[in-house]
Amino acid sequence: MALLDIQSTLFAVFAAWLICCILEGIRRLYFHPLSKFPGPKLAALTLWYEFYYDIIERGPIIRINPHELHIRDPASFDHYAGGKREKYIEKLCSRFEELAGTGEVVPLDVAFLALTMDVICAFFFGEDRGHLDKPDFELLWKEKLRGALQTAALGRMFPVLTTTMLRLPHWLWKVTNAYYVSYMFSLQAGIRKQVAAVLNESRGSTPGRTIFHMLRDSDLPPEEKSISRLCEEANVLIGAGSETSAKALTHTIFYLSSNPEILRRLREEITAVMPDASAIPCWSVLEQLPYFTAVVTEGLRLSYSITTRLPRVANEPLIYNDWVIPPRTPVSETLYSVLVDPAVFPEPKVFNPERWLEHPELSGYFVVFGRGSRSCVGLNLAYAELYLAVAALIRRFDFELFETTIKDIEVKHDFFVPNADLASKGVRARIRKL
Ligand code: HEM
Repeated sequence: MALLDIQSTLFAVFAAWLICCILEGIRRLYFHPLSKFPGPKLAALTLWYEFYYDIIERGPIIRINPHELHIRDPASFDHYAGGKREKYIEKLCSRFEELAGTGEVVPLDVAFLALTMDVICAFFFGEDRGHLDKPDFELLWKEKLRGALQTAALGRMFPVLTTTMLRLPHWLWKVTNAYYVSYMFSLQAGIRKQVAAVLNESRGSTPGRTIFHMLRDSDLPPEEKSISRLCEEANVLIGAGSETSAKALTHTIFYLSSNPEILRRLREEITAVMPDASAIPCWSVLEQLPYFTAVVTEGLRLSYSITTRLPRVANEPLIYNDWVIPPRTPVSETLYSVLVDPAVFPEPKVFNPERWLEHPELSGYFVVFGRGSRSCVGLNLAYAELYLAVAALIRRFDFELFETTIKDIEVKHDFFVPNADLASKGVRARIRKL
């Protein structure tokens, strides 16, 4: 009798749950504010659809999960989107000088990540991480960073995964991803100590030494200046500023080394303002060079920025063609799909700096750094690194690509940032001193 009671109670709970699911399904399909927008019915029904979305091409506007829209239309982008550098570039060049002519194959992508990582840490935290001093340019950091980004991409679908992982004891983390974790813990511990020391100093005592001094002395409310808040800020800067700039530099050098005529023309233009290869001109001089600017712009376009969808939420209704998007609806667009749209950039995968000189109106589609209130705050640093490093590198060296093809830079995976085929060995070259 008791068994029958349990069975019928379980059945009643299950039936109630099923009815709720069906009613919610009907609501999402027919009565939800987004029900009129196109998109697969499955996406309207369940968040699981979004999980598969990245391998499915549709557009220009679709409903990708019960609550969110995605637009694939470059023309609409604006609607919702609201002395240390030189030191490290010289350090990179002296490492390359040692390697030049030895026949050794150099992993350029790893070396460039070492450069941007050292620059970020020196620039913001006043700390030399010494990646450029490591014989292998700290290859493990690159590998483990990719692993972490891969996990983060999964964490976007399952936020509970991220929060749970962050609560795990340190020793358990170490078992799973030893190098990355111990590196991050030591970095974090150092930053935390530094932040605590800065916060304990009196306001204005040592102004502007690090980003933490600037934030401490700013008008931000106190809750924005807590130790944990400032440490999170440091994580964002490392994550946002190292991999992106390194990728842009890697792809630019790859394309220049694969296109001798473009390289010749660029070298000629740079040599006119940099007759002595050992003296890098100011960034303000380099950015005046029209062909160099076109090369940098095309290199940035073909390094694909960030591949993840970047949702925005507007408080007021948005108009998109004939559609009225309800307020507070997350609407996303992917920078990648704008940057390689053949209607905007004919032969989009071809490295063609000329396009920027012949069609200045293309700058309206240059969305590499995002747009609006959340666009990149580090774009000036990124530009400075690119101009100064490319000028120094191509005035001093030739890079003979080694077993490296377009497949080694083409996007195969979206790990928040673009990632090539996992089997790729990266961008490698033999270096020759000029
Ligand atoms: C070629 C290099 C870079 C590219 C392609 C790039 C791209 C981007 C993009 C597309 C966004 C917007 C993300 C969004 O819309 O949510 C962004 C945000 C951001 N970037 Fe960059 N970035 C680069 C370099 C840097 C550097 C060097 C720094 C270091 C200071 C940096 C720091 C940031 C930060 C802190 C944000 C977040 C801004 C916010 O949420 O308000 N980025 N970046």
